[in-house]
Amino acid sequence: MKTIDDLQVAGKRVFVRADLNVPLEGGTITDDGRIRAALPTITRLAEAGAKVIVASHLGRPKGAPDPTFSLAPVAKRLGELLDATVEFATDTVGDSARSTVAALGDGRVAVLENLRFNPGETSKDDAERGAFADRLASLADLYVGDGFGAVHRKHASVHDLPARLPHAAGDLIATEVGVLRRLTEDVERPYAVVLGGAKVSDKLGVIEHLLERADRILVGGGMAYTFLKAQGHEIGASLLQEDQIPAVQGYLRRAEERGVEFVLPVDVVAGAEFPDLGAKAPTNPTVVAADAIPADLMGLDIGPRSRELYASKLADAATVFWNGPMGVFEHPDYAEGTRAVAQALVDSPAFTVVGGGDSAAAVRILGFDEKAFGHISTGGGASLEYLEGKTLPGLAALEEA
Ligand SMILES: Nc1ncnc2c1ncn2[C@@H]1O[C@H](COP(=O)(O)OP(=O)(O)OP(=O)(O)O)[C@@H](O)[C@H]1O
Ligand SMILES: O=C(O)[C@H](O)COP(=O)(O)O
Repeated sequence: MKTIDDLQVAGKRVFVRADLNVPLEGGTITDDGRIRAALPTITRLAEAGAKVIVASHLGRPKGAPDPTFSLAPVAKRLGELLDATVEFATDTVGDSARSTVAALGDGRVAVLENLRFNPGETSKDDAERGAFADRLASLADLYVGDGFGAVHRKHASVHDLPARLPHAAGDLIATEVGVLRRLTEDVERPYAVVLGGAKVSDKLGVIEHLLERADRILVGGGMAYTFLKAQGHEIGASLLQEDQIPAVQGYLRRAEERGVEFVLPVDVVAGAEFPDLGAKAPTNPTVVAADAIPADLMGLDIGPRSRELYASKLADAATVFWNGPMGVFEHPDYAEGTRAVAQALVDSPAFTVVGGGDSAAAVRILGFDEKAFGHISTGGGASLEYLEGKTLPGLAALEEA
């Protein structure tokens, strides 16, 4: 894979595909980790005299402009972090983008509006994605792929655009791939993996692969309830991926055959409804046994006995990979499980990797020092798919000449 050092960027329009998909609450960025992670590449390009065009997705808008998902607050924050003026184009390939880029001086930075406001970005149709990539390509001379969190997406700006421009990997992608490689080759054992979060369907598949690699798999977050249900337990109104139950039963069987320890919650913190993450008004959380969640309650965090159990299973690990919060950490009533796992990683002498936009944000929002972890990855789904050994469209595209 080429790096920025292989490109002549001075005076050139360089399209940087970053992953600036940060958590927002009412238009306020609650964690700017992914913006800070993009700074080394942007700064290096600007200092080398490039006209830097930064593009990203934010959230999952439905292929049309939606002010809730505007990148405007991200552009503003990027300007503060760079301590420089950052231009903002109010569209991605339209008049605003074209005129913003045309007016951009050497060493200056512009941010385009959310790539996913255009249906071509995420289209499954090659021609539609290609047509959008053509329009993006007309804005730039060179392409730098640096959005590690999105490299598992076969999207126009990630997969099709690099084929249309001379390209290289940015510093973030180079760092992320270097660290994750350590988890795929000669892992120090015991190797424990902690999985949680809400993107259950994205993540269940990785377990198949992890059963061949890890010594212990600890499951929490929204994903845990599909496992509890697969074991025949009542899970009330908790998150459930019903169609995955047979697969999950298979994972549990295989784990037993292979001697991989599967750790599931023994108790959960449950609530009557999904909490209001805006007002964060107190709810009425109840601790219940994981095998008897009342029909009218949903599990929203792992309980106190599970926290102790998980910490004990992490204490003697030599390598830990953690993806996905243990509960709805954004609300104080359901944050303790995530805090306990983060603390267990901090206390452990193991090589610890935290992967995922939300997991990394959780660690910072809960007040942990990033330096207490071996590596905090900006990619959740991306790091999992990397560990699965899958071909990631965004990395494959950068590898091609
Ligand atoms: N029991 C639960 N029920 C519902 N949602 C949950 C539960 N536990 C955790 N979550 C939610 O999961 C979300 C994070 O999941 P996600 O899978 O997106 O994590 P990630 O891998 O760190 O991020 P990404 O894939 O975006 O990089 C949080 O917003 C949290 O509130
Ligand atoms: O948050 C993430 O995992 C990345 O930004 C990718 O977002 P997506 O899951 O909406 O494609």
